[in-house]
Amino acid sequence: MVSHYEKVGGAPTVRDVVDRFYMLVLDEPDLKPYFDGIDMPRLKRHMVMLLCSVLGGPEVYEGHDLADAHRGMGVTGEHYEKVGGLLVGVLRDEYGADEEVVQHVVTVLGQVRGSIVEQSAEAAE
Ligand code: HEM
Repeated sequence: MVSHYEKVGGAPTVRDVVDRFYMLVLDEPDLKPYFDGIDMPRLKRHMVMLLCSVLGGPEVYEGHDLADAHRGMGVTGEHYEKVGGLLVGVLRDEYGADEEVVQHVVTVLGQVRGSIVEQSAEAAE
């Protein structure tokens, strides 16, 4: 069976997707401040490993636990949706990932949301 990872073109494609994704994220004035002073090459490296493993590639994610990595940032639900939308948009619209791959990524984004978002309508209750 061909994995999602193989379907999209493996690590070289994932690296390009992640580069493009952060380019778009940093182009958004409301998202950019979160990344001030952040070691972007390291962040990209970790995101590449994570996305590769999510897609079924052999890479092992060696970054921090997502909740630890985002703790204290006050990421809002709105910003989370926006960042997730940029990632999905790059995969689907710029790299032609098929709908099965896109849906898998959307599912995982739904699963990790609770670890990353700190300011949501739910959290304010
Ligand atoms: C959409 C789902 C997201 C995923 C899968 C994700 C994934 C990651 C990963 C893998 C890291 C690296 C952790 C490490 O280096 O140990 C990271 C760090 C980071 N993320 Fe996210 N992230 C997401 C959403 C967001 C959002 C919405 C924001 C802010 C708007 C954000 C801001 C950051 C920042 C600033 C860092 C750097 C933390 C540091 O190096 O201290 N992330 N994220």
